[in-house]
Amino acid sequence: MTGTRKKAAGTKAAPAAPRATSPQATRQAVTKKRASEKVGVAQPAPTAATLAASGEGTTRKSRKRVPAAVPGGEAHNPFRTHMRRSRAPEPATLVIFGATGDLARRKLLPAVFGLWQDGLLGSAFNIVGIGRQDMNDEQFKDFVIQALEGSKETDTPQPGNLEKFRELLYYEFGDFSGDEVYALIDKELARAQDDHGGRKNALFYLSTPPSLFEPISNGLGRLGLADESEGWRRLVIEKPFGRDLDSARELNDAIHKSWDESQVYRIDHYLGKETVQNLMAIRFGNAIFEPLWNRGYVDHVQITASEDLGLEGRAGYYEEAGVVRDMLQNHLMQLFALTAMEAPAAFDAEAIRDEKVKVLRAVREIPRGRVKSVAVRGQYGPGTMDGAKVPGYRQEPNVRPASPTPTYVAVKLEVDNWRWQGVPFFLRTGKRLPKKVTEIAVVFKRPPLGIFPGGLERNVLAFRIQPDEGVSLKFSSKTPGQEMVLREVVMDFRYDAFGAQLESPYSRLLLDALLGDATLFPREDEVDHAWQLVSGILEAWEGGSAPEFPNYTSGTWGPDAADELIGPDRRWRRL
Ligand SMILES: NC(=O)C1=CN([C@@H]2O[C@H](COP(=O)(O)OP(=O)(O)OC[C@H]3O[C@@H](n4cnc5c(N)ncnc54)[C@H](OP(=O)(O)O)[C@@H]3O)[C@@H](O)[C@H]2O)C=CC1
Ligand SMILES: O=C1O[C@H](COP(=O)(O)O)[C@@H](O)[C@H](O)[C@H]1O
Repeated sequence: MTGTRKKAAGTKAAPAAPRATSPQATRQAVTKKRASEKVGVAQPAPTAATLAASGEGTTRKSRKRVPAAVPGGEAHNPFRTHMRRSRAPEPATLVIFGATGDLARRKLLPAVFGLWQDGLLGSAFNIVGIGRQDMNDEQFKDFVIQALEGSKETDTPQPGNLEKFRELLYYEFGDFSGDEVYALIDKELARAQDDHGGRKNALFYLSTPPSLFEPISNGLGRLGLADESEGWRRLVIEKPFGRDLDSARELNDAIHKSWDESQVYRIDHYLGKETVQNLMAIRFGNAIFEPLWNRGYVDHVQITASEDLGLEGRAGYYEEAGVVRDMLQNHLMQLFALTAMEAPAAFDAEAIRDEKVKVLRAVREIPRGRVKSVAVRGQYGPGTMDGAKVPGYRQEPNVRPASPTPTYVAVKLEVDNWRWQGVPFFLRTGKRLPKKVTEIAVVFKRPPLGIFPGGLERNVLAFRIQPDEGVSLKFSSKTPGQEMVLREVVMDFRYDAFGAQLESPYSRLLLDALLGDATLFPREDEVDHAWQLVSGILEAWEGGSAPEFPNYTSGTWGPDAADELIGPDRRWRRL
């Protein structure tokens, strides 16, 4: 609620500091950090100690170990100082709509706290939670502290830091379709203005049900809060962005009535994952991969995002969405685009997003009539996982008894351009598969001639997005002995060689949005093309006959039809 408030510690008046470097320059500096390799037994992995001594490979979480990491205080690690200077955003207010929700509690608030505690949020920063519940500031502060204490994503607080963070928090509530709540937000920005060097910079984060995205965008626009004359204004929008092509276009049109595209940040948290960014680092920071990255050498590509979890009580959302909207249209399409795109001319938002759009446009369309030959759907039935019985999808709470909602999809994408002609990309994702693993595997062609006994295997370059983050190359080697017997071996680089915990994707993306760097946020036309690609699948599956579900047992790798989709000469990787 509005009223008299203590001035927040750590938000002392400070002039709006100009950014030391552009986001692009910052990113270039970050990507210049060299990766270490752990290659078989020939080359020992650098230890955390050697990496730290060389100043390489330090991430925000690893820097938690540096003593005296107090916001506003002097940092003791030179690398940390560099990171902080080059990435400090201007003073700003983060306004979170839906601040009492699950995402805010489990991910966003811990991410903001971690950034703040690491001194990465600049000289002045505060947070205004917006909700519909009647709470005052004190109650909201209690709520946030409890959320931080209850989330596994929260960095260990330095002594006294929870209390200091508490002082940055404020709360307003109201009806998102009226005007009053936006007027209160405007007051909050005005209240922070002095502390924020006279500026009223604001990042509006929409962490609400998607049905509220348009009313909130309109409300902010109506009250002039998208206007940048007194400070920058940015709108972060959670997923799903629309529920099909038409609704996504309508939402874009509605948002653009108040916001310029440059102010809009559509979140896809997969793009914030360290290892997804590493895909770009490896592709475009090394010379050895590019010559092989094409139809001359690559047989096919497999992109897998498997989850062992089931519905986790999200029937209300998932029954409406299904796996195509939940995972394929966004996360998997993004992984595909980053794998298949051409090298951008620069590591900046427009160059990267232009290339992603180009390759999405080159994917052969999947009209309704083609769906049967290029896509497979599935729904999990009851089964056993880790020795425990688990229910089928239709037995999950609040799921319709004969629900046709798919929880598994596999799709074959064909790219009609010079680089990828004839190289299929197989994408699959599903719930209640044997384990949680996300991987991009580039499977190379077999050698043209076999001169050794036994079959010839395909080499595989695999980007392990999560868990056990890293990159591996599988190839054949002679086994010791008199005979020329070959066996597959693996060269393995693992991120844990850096000795650092990986930062949450939400930390990365929040900081980028505060810095005005949209490189890792899908642009309007990307989202549009991704919807175009899945539209035929949705039409075929939602308009056609009822599927024969369930068609895979929990704890298995999906329906048999998926093996037929990739076969007969290829097999899904058993991960
Ligand atoms: N949770 C997750 O892991 C993920 C979520 N997302 C996306 O993030 C967004 C938020 O999800 P999540 O936090 O799970 O959702 P929740 O339902 O847990 O929270 C939604 C928030 O919006 C508020 N809210 C709901 N309806 C209204 C209304 N009519 N008027 C005003 N406020 C309202 C809720 O208030 P109240 O507390 O009073 O109910 C709550 O603060 C969604 O777009 C979701 O798709 C994306 C990826 C992962
Ligand atoms: O967006 C979503 O992603 C999660 C999977 O994310 P991950 O980072 O854990 O791989 C998925 O479980 C959820 O259904 C979906 O909404």
